[in-house]
Amino acid sequence: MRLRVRPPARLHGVIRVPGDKSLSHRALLFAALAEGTSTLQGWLPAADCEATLRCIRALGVEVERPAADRLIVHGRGLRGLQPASAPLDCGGSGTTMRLLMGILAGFPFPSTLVGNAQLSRRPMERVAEPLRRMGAEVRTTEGHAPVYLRGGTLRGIRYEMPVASAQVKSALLLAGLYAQGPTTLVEPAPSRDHTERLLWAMGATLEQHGRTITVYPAERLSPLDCAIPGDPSSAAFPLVAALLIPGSEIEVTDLLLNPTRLGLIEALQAMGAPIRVIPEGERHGEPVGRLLGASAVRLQAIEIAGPWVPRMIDEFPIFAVAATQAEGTTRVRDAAELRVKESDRIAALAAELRRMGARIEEHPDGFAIEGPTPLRGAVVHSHGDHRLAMALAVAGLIAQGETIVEDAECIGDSFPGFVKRMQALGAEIEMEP
Ligand SMILES: O=C(O)C1=C[C@@H](OP(=O)(O)O)[C@@H](O)[C@H](O)C1
Ligand SMILES: C=C(OP(=O)(O)O)C(=O)O
Repeated sequence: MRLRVRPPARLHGVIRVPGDKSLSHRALLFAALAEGTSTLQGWLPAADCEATLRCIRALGVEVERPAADRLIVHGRGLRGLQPASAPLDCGGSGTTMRLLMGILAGFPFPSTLVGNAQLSRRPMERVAEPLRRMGAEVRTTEGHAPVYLRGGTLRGIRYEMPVASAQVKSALLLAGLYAQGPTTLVEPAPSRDHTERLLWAMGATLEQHGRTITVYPAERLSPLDCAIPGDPSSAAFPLVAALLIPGSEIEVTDLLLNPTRLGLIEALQAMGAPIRVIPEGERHGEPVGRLLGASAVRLQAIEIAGPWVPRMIDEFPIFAVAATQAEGTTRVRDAAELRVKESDRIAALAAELRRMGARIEEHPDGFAIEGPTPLRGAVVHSHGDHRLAMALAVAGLIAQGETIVEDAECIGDSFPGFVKRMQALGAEIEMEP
């Protein structure tokens, strides 16, 4: 599938984006380990989360699905998973593979985790190595999937994490539930904290002091009855489009507003964007609310580095599009992690945005973009990366002439209904086979 994109007059309207991807993975995985029945509404029916659902069923968990975004999960308790009869297929989802590694480290049976070609290029030793220290048998394939794992009796460890990664942190916190004694992690910078909040809401014992988090062994988790708010990483695309298209004004309702996820919004506000965040309370320990965005008269370049990076880690493709329209040189540093996502997001962004006339320089750990630069329509490629495909579609909305985004089906990995929602706001985006 490819997208044909033309500049629209303006974007206008109110939308809700699909459920948060990080929360959808976690709510399902943790509900499977709870004692009793959990109900998940607003669950994200995207390819990445479908991979988690497939794996959880393969591990013996019964899940009813009265609607695409509604799951009833019959939890089997913390020790109740059964060995899968075939390798667990995590598709292209890093979150699925890494969080499952942490959970399966608590089980004495052998498991094999596999993924597609893209996921099989991504690093897995970052989870395997600390799990071995906890006492699990873990073998990777030269650092990658397939991963062969046999868990069992684990010991709590103290571990200084070399990278700020919520997936590594989550895997080790989950393994820590099965350990003898507490497990303490020290993060180099705060990453998204959904695992901590949700496990806490389900009755687990965790303590946090600054960048140090301790989890205690657990006997049971309580089931969940939750409505998952919209994904701020998906809202980022219509939001940036509205900023860049003159005369636009949009509202995104029922959105997750966890501060560890709002780095992009803070960056855009610092650049001069008229964005308003309207908190509306908490659900399951997570702040939720609305977002208002309108077109910006002028954006100023900024520098993003250090602890700011993990708080907007998935938003750099769309941030780069905004940066092409900002005055001055926008610089991103300390973001080498972008090279090990669905694509090498630094190299891919530079290659594709250049085709549209952007002035972007690639660095080992980030990039620099000079702006403002008028973009021109071009044929661009997603590199099989959903966030790149959507960022390029937004770039097409502000480019002169027509833009074709090739290989755009990957958008379904995180944001089913992206095109429909953008069209509802007035965007000229067509899907072609
Ligand atoms: O824990 C999560 O749900 C995620 C953590 C991040 O990955 P890392 O932990 O590898 O930074 C992020 O990029 C990914 O989209 C989702
Ligand atoms: C990196 C991402 O996801 P994952 O690591 O779960 O594949 C993403 O959604 O941008």
